[in-house]
Amino acid sequence: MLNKLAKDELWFKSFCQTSSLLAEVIHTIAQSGIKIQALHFQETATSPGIIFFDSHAKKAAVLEGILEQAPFCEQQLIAISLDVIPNGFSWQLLSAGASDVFMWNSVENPVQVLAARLSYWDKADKQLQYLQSKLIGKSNIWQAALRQISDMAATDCPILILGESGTGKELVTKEIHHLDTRKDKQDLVVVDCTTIVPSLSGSELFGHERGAFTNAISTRDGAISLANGGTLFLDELGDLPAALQPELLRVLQEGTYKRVGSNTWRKAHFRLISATNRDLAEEVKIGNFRQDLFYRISGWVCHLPALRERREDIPLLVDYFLKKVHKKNQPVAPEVYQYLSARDYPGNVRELQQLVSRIANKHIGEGPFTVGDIPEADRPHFQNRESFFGKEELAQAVKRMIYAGLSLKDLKEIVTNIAKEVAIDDEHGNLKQAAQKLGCSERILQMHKKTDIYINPYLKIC
Ligand SMILES: Nc1ncnc2c1ncn2[C@@H]1O[C@H](COP(=O)(O)OP(=O)(O)OP(=O)(O)O)[C@@H](O)[C@H]1O
Repeated sequence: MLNKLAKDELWFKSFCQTSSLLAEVIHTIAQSGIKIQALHFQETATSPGIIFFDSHAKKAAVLEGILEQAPFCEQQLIAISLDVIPNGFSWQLLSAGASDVFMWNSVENPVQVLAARLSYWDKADKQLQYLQSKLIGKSNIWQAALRQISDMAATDCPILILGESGTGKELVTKEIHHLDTRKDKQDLVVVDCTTIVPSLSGSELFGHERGAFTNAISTRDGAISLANGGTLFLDELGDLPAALQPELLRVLQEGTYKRVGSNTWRKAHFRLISATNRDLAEEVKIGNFRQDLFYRISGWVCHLPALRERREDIPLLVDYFLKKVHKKNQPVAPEVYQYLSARDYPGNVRELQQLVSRIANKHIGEGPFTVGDIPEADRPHFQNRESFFGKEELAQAVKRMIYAGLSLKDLKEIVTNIAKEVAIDDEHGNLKQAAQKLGCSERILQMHKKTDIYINPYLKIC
């Protein structure tokens, strides 16, 4: 993001031919104290803005205007139509990057609508900055997840977090609980559903009375009671025993439950966050998970990407974890970053974190972290080059390109171009060093132009 959002400052770009109405609208906005300035031709936005259009505007031009500016104002661009919006056009505007679309005359107090969005974005921006300092990553896919996390934290809807093991589901939950602004907010209570023993009839969740089962020597509160007024995090919810699913549903619907061995209904209100690395929709289909419970827990569904989907974040995570262990900012040799960015992490961020700890523990003295700090067992095994390159991942990418209609020649060209771009990027534009890295002549890199891959959008890419 370029500039920080200035709450009461907006730019606008117009695609209107009926300028009298536009002038009136801008005047009304300005009267409410919001500064609004025209964005000139080829200028790039640095704060939130509005795109105005009317029925005379060419749809393609409006979309282009949004596409041009959206990357610079993140989610803070609103499209306002001065006439009726053509059927389906709102969706196109959203997918081009607008954060909202409305017709000026269709809302009762359009300036208030606008001001409410501006102040929400301002708050969301601050939250995003906070989240960025705790949930490390700058990739687009991670930033999109952070924006969703910030939005989710602002509501009290039940949240379902999906993601492979080690992608940060529990960490995200802690941050959502931290951002929760409920008055007198109570604790976050974590339950790992894989540890729930079916023979205890859900005592871990509901608590039990003395003598409810063998070893129940005293009355005990369960997680639901402890989470009252706070947040209940049900980790690995896909593993919740089938017999307890209706009881959990009841707590969520009615807010009431009974301790095991008791006939008294008790009340509990909490925010629910669940997580699983299973395909819960599939579990519903095959009858392992109740559909009604699934709908109840999934007010918001948030997918956390696997580390392989955001490899560009690995150097940042490495620095973050090294600093956590070493407390100092010691440099890291480029080969170490390169190796750590290329290898596979089935255990995702957790696995990277553990590997970085091993590197930090092996490190001697004050100098940079070098390849010698990588423990032997973690070094690349060049006899098995395919596994080092992540053969599965590569095969999937190639498969998608073949299905998208690319020929062998196209594939070679794409891989060659990516290799050139990676080497040039890694060497910060130094073509001589990049050429040395790739074992080719500098001239080949001089002739290289950034290429866009054209993939027929009508072909299904799975
Ligand atoms: N984006 C991140 N930034 C910093 N640390 C992270 C990030 N993602 C994960 N971690 C760290 O990685 C470790 C694993 O994260 P976490 O326990 O939240 O994953 P999980 O998805 O809940 O795993 P599991 O499904 O196995 O329970 C933790 O130590 C966490 O602090």
